[in-house]
Amino acid sequence: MLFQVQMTVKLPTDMPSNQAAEIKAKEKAYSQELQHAGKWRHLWRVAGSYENVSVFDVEDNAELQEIISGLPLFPYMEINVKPLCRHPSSVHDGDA
Ligand SMILES: O=C(O)CC1=CCC(=O)O1
Repeated sequence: MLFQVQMTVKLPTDMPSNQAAEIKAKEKAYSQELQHAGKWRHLWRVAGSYENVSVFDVEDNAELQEIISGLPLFPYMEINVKPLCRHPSSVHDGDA
C-alpha cells in the first residue's frame, strides 16, 4: 500500500542546538535504513520550508503507523497522511 506523507518539522525554538543535531542525525539514519529497505520510496524537501513530502510502501496502516511513530522527530512534527492508488492515466506500472 502506498501512502503520501507530508511532514512539517517544528522544533522548539529553545531546544539546544546539540540536542537538535542529535535528533536530526537519528532521523537521517532511521529514514535511510527504511529507504534502503524499500519502505520509504520517496523523500522530497518542500522548497522553502522545513517540510518534506514522502511516499511510503508498506503492508498496511498498522505498519505505516509503526514507522511514523518511530521517527525520532515524531514529537516535533505535524504529519498528514494520504492513501494513494494508481491513476488510470499513468503510463507507469502500479509499482509507483
Ligand atoms: O528534514 C525533514 O524533513 C525530516 C526528515 C525526515 C527524514 C529525514 O531524514 O529528515
